[in-house]
Amino acid sequence: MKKVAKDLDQVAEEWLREHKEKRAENVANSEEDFMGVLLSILSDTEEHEADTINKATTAEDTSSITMTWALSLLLNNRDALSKVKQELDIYVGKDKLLLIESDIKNFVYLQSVIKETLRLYPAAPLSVTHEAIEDCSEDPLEFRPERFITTHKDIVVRGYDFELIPFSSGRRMCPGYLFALKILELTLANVLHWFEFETPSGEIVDMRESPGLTNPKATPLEVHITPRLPTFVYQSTN
Ligand code: HEM
Repeated sequence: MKKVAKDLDQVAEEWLREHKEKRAENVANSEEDFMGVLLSILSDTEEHEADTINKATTAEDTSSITMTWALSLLLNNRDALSKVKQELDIYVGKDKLLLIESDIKNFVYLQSVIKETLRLYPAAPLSVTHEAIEDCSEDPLEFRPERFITTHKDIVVRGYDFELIPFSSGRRMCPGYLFALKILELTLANVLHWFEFETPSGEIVDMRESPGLTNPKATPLEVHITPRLPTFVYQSTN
C-alpha cells in the first residue's frame, strides 16, 4: 500500500513538473487537445461512423450548464453584463455579425466571467474530493469576475492552480477542457453580441442548484431576447 502511494506521489510530482515546464514555455495553450487527438485516431467501425463516435463522446451537458449559469449570473449582475457589452463594442463594434476564434483574445473580461462562473458553479462538482485547508476570504460567494483580472489574474483552470480546478487535475482531468473553454468563450461572446437579454418582468434569476453528478439550475432560465445589432448586420454573412 505504501509503495502504491509512493508511486502515485511520484507520478503526480512528474505530472506537475511537466505541466509547470509547459506553462513556463507557454505551450499549455497548444491546440493539440482532446478534439485534435480524437479526430486523428478515430476511424469508422462496423457499427458506427467515426463522426458518430466523435459526436457521442463530445455531446455533454457540462458546457451548456456552464453557459446557463454564466448568463444567469450576468442577468443578476448588470454591471458585469455592461462590461461584457462594452468589451464587445470596443473590440468588435456593431457592424460585424460572426465572432470567430481570433476575436476572443480581446475579451479579457468575458474570460474572467467564465472563470468566475466555473468557480461558483462548477459543472462537475463531485470529481476529486477535497477539503479547504484554510478559510476563504475576499468575498468567496460573491460574483466578482474582476478578481481574475486583479488579485488572481495568474490563476488558470488547467489543473495546476489547485485553488481552482473545475476540470479536475492530474491524469484523469477533463480531456475536453480546451475545447470546452473555446466553446464557452465563442458561444457566449456571439450570443451576447447578437442579442439583448432580459428576464420576464425584470425579475431576479433563481440561482438554486439541482443535486446530481452535474449541477444544472433547479429551475429553467427564462429570457426575452431582442436584437442588439442593426438589421442589415443580421442579413449579412460576415
Ligand atoms: C465546462 C465544461 C466542462 C467541465 C466543467 C468538465 C469537467 C470535467 C471533470 C471535473 C471531469 C472529471 C475528471 C476526474 O475524474 O478527475 C471531466 C472528465 C471528462 N470530461 Fe469534461 N468537462 C467539461 C467539458 C467537457 C467536454 C466539452 C468534453 C469533450 C469534448 C469533456 C470530456 C470529458 C471526458 C471524456 C472525461 C473523462 C476523462 C477520464 O475519465 O479520463 N468534458 N470533465
